[in-house]
Amino acid sequence: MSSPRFFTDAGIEVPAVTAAQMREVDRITTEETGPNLFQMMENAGRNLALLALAVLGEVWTSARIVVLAGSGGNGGGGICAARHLVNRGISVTLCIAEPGDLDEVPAFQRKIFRSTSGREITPTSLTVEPVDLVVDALIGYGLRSAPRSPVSELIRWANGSGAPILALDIPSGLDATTGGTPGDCIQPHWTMTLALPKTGLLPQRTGQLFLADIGIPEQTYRRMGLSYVNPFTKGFWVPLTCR
Ligand SMILES: NC(=O)C1=CN([C@@H]2O[C@H](COP(=O)(O)OP(=O)(O)OC[C@H]3O[C@@H](n4cnc5c(N)ncnc54)[C@H](O)[C@@H]3O)[C@@H](O)[C@H]2O)[C@H](O)CC1
Ligand SMILES: [K+]
Repeated sequence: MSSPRFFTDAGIEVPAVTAAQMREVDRITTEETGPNLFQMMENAGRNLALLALAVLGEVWTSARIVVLAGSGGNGGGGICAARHLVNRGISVTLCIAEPGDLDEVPAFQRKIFRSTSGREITPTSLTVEPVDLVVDALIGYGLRSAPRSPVSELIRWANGSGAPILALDIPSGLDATTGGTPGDCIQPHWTMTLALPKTGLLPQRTGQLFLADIGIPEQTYRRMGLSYVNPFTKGFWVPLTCR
């Protein structure tokens, strides 16, 4: 099957990349051009918080949001978004799947979150949590196989919660390169993918798809040999349609 192609409302085609290519983009930015991982994760989290507010609409002030976070870069973006939402007086409950395994940058995001009034709960006490919006920041393009416990249980909880799901970068459980689902997979209403769309973001898997800017300079994409035309206008994300 040919790879999906992604376009903005203005008709600009944004090149789709595999997980390996995205990892190379990450390497070039963090090792050569910048921004660093802290900066990109903060940009990802702020965009995610803003999009959560946008999809909630006028009920945002009374919304109860549950953020599900993994231990990697995806989780870090979710923890960052949780802080920005708490800083707007919203009821946010953060649930980190495996808090003891947090990588360095997500752990820093958690450190900052702990200085807010936001709540953090363990996966076991999630069952009775009232929720109006679930933010899925469990796994991004780093999926290695069928999601295992406790992440698999959190995916099932989210899908069964009755609340709409906003997925960060890749719906957790979806293979970012092939679009395959080796096991449990988040069923989002919306997906906000970061920097470039991935070849596995099939429309039947993503819900409404948005592309968020995390501050990567054009030079990085040129070094990848990608034909990149700036897709962003005055905002920091754009809707993408798949053809
Ligand atoms: N330039 C960018 O695109 C940026 C993207 N960001 C975000 O970072 C992730 C990629 O981060 P990484 O740490 O490489 O991987 P993930 O967070 O996607 O996943 C790793 C995480 O998931 C766990 N895991 C993997 N497979 C399984 C499984 N089968 N079952 C359970 N758990 C699994 C693994 O243990 C790790 O904990 C990208 O998607 C973006 O969201 C950066 O924030 C900024 C730059
Ligand atoms: K995710």
